[in-house]
Amino acid sequence: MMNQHCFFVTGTDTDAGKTYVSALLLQGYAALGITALGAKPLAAGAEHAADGSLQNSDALLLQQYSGIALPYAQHNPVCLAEPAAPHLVAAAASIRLDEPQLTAHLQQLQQTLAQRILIEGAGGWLLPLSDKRYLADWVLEHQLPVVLVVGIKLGCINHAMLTVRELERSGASILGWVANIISPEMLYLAQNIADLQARIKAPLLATVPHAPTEPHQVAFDLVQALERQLVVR
Ligand SMILES: Nc1ncnc2c1ncn2[C@@H]1O[C@H](COP(=O)(O)OP(=O)(O)OP(=O)(O)O)[C@@H](O)[C@H]1O
Ligand SMILES: C[C@H](N)[C@H](N)CCCCCC(=O)O
Ligand SMILES: [Mg+2]
Repeated sequence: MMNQHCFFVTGTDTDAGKTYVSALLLQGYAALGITALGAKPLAAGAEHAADGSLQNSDALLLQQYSGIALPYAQHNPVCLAEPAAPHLVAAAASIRLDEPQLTAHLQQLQQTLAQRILIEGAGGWLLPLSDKRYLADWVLEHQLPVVLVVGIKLGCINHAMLTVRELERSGASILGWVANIISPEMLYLAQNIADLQARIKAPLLATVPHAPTEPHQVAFDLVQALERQLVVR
């Protein structure tokens, strides 16, 4: 399909704000009139829906803000009940996290009319799938460019630089990073963000305030910045 772009949203850690920022991006795309689809291929932490199937709250949010209505399983094909490291939850249930299943799911999304496909990771960049494989390996194999959400809190400089170094070392394409303020009381908040901006070569797409008073404006600015990066590719 013409002009379809697919990208992966990773974070400096679990709870960095990948889903929060992804929801803003999907809202921004809706405002721009661009059909965008959000998915979380692998989720851990889920509740039973009315029909007895497991549903993860991140995936439900991505489904809610997607510009195309798809069945839940298209937004989240692999859903594990316990909110823990997915490979460990899978091992406890004697199941294997199946990369071909993730790939088949991605290919299905690419067959839709979505102009933008946002794939949210789980945890941070080096999220294990097995003893040998990480979700990052799958992302690299599929050459998905990456948006890094940095959860701005004390300790985030180390987390961000470790992640950026590994993204660069592995040859990932970094569209940009988002400063997501999860700890608004942090001392030297603005200086932390400026410091990261000086250290990270990839562009700062946007700073997302904590509980922004103007979420639509934040979403709009964020998506415009991301679009500027996507069109130069
Ligand atoms: N900018 C923000 N303002 C207010 N709340 C936020 C912000 N960013 C994140 N949060 C809240 O912090 C919590 C963690 O964020 P989120 O669920 O987006 O993290 P995540 O990186 O997607 O985590 P996971 O690894 O579980 O997918 C959520 O309750 C979310 O609503
Ligand atoms: C349950 C949680 N919210 C995430 N979905 C999974 C986080 C896994 C972290 C694994 C790790 O890096 O230690
Ligand atoms: Mg999430």
